Amino acid sequence: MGEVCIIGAGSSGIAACQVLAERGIGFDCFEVGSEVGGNWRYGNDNNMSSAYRSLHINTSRQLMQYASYPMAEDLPAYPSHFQIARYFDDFVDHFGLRERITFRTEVTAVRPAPGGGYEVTTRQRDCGTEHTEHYHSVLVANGHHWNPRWPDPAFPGADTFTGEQVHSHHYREFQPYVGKRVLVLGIGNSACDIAVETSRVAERTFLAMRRGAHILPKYLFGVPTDHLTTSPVAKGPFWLRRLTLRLLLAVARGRVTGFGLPEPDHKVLSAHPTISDDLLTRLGHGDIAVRPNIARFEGDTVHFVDGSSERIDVVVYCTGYRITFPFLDESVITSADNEVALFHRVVPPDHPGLYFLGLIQPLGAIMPLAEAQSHWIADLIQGRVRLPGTAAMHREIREYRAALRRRYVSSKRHTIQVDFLDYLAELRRARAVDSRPKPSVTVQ
Ligand SMILES: Cc1cc2nc3c(=O)[nH]c(=O)nc-3n(C[C@H](O)[C@H](O)[C@H](O)COP(=O)(O)OP(=O)(O)OC[C@H]3O[C@@H](n4cnc5c(N)ncnc54)[C@H](O)[C@@H]3O)c2cc1C
Repeated sequence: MGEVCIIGAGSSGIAACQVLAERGIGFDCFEVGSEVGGNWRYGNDNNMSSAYRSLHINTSRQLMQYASYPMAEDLPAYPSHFQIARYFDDFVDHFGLRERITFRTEVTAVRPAPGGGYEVTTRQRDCGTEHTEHYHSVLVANGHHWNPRWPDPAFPGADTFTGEQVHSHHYREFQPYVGKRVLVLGIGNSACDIAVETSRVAERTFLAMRRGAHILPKYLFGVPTDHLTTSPVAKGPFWLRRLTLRLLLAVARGRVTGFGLPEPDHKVLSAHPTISDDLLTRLGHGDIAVRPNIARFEGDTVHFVDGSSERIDVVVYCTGYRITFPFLDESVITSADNEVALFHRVVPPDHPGLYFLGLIQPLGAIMPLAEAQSHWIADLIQGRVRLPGTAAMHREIREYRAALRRRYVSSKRHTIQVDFLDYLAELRRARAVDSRPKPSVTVQ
């Protein structure tokens, strides 16, 4: 029986490879594409990357880098996807991991084995050879930004709209949008980037959203803004944290809310602002026109919920992604409503030996969190710490979900949200707590 199977060599999977290798834990890592880097490999031949040509990280490199392998000092604060993919190449080469990854090999099925562990079936892309192997543990790192989420149900009239409808997953370059009337739907990071880019070449760009949003500039006082939003100051005493965030948001106020839209989609100030200088500038200059949500389509026209309408050539749906595990049966794990029941966002309570990596949406970057998750998983595999009972794990999941509901409006976007520093601290605590049952002492 193999020790551990890692599914995917994106930034989460390679973080796990590095940690397990360092701990001397045997593993096989399968990657359906030909290279590492997953979403950050533009034009990845896994056909799963959502990267567009102009994509840069929106979390600063200082926040995104692995603790075990800092990014080069001469990289810009917000590197491009080309630079990030090169960083991942350097990472696997530095730690000698490349030859330990089996490329062009898809994991097609993971089934709990009768005597414990999991049967993992793989298929080699070139020759179609299938192989099944038994593993003690499986680490799922297949990413959650590749299966497009379309509005469900579709807007009335969408099926007869004469313009084009695309999802941001398929947006690559601005050329097809030159001279067009473009409607971008959504206010996440992709929506901001795509609206900014098309507004430079399109006849008009409209940005429609259900409710307002806080947009922060990338730099404040010469410092990458995410340092301020996740710095210990911003996580200090409540009054200091509130003051810091109020100051930050004051910089953007007025330009990001209003427009007749409902308030931003979170209930407290600290949650999920989007970072984009260009959007603020281009909104200010009137290059991008804000609209509320779509009400319906009619011919070549989009009607909005405030009664206004525009003739539109192409709608870009920046409506997010579905969490999907094609190789796992629904009876093992379900991601209905984009919710996955995971203790500390990693462990499904009822399936020992199965772990999920990077299945989080942080205010901050995923990579160092996936690295910290890998350390906790390695502790669990090596028996350095143990999990509490399943009832306690389910309770933690219920509490996490209740906290999300208190903080955000109900939305499929906020089902796996974490705060960068809080979550790092949570994982540190999980690693420190030994939940092993204490040996009972018998008094003679
Ligand atoms: C437009 C955009 C911008 C983003 N910007 C940021 C940012 O600035 N900062 C940030 O932290 N995050 C950002 N993200 C989130 C991004 O998803 C993560 O940074 C990162 O890609 C997560 O890495 P991952 O390894 O978990 O998933 P992925 O990068 O998606 O990697 C998953 C890997 O698993 C492989 N795989 C999948 N299924 C199988 C299978 N069955 N068998 C074998 N291999 C498989 C895939 O080929 C892929 O290589 C952004 C996402 C998008 C879409």
